[in-house]
Amino acid sequence: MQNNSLGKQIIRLRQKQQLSQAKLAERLFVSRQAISKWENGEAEPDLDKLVQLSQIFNVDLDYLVLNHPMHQASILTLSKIRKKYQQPILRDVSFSLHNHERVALLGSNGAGKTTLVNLIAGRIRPDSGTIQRNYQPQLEFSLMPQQNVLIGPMRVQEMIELEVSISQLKTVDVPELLKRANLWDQRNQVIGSLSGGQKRKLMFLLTVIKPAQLFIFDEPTVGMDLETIDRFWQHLDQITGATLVITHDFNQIDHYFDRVLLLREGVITADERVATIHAHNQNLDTWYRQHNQTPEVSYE
Ligand SMILES: Nc1ncnc2c1ncn2[C@@H]1O[C@H](COP(=O)(O)OP(=O)(O)OP(=O)(O)O)[C@@H](O)[C@H]1O
Repeated sequence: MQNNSLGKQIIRLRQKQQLSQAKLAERLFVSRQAISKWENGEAEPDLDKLVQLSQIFNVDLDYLVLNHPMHQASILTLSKIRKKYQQPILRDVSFSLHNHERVALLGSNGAGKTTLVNLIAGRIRPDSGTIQRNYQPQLEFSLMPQQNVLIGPMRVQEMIELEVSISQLKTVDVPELLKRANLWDQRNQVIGSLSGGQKRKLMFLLTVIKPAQLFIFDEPTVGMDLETIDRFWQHLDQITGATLVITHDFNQIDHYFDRVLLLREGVITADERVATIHAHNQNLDTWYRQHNQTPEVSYE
């Protein structure tokens, strides 16, 4: 199952294009059962079908088969970032994010993940180093911070309508949005009286309400119940922008991310593709425990 990275890739790309198994089968002149077997890892497509799949999904063959990054432009590049408070937090952080990439940023409590996010968001400045943003920070960047940014005395629906009007989103159906987010019953409730999980749901909704090139989520699922967590990951799966997520939700992250970064002692000590981790019969939980405890583990 963990090795079935091609199957998972087919599922993800098929769902991204909103193609059913039957529709994809029709386009490839194969049976729906064949698609199902490829996706479950019980069989593999022939080379000509792989080529056709890469054409249908509009991705490089390398990306389809090996989950290798496409030759994408980087959307964000951090070079030699340093940040110190009473003591050094980030000592030398460098990495790039690419278009449409889904990256998990992992690290222990206090490792500096939120500090890094605040630097990317422009809320604080690095002591040295550069951040190159290849998107318009005001228009094409969306952050779900660890601490909710909500207006307590406002009602839920009013807050969403405010965001819709600030972002000039003309085609948003607010009632429909509230229903989908499971916040319809709370629409007239004052935000200050919502539960922690409901506030997090609202915060998530406000973060994804407008399209962006880069989304960052800082511990998005904290306080959510299991059903809401499932919905959260499903919803996130439909986002097309690049996403960087700080999370400790190890039950879900194997299915969602392309790449994982580990922040430890002020530097990125591991930067790995999830498919490579799975190819070594590991899941992200075991990979993280291993790499966050013993510094000398590598696949070389
Ligand atoms: N404004 C600040 N002033 C002083 N110290 C700070 C400030 N912001 C963060 N720190 C310190 O920097 C370190 C990293 O904090 P940060 O919130 O970035 O960690 P984190 O990896 O996000 O942790 P967690 O997983 O617990 O959220 C901590 O020791 C924290 O106390």
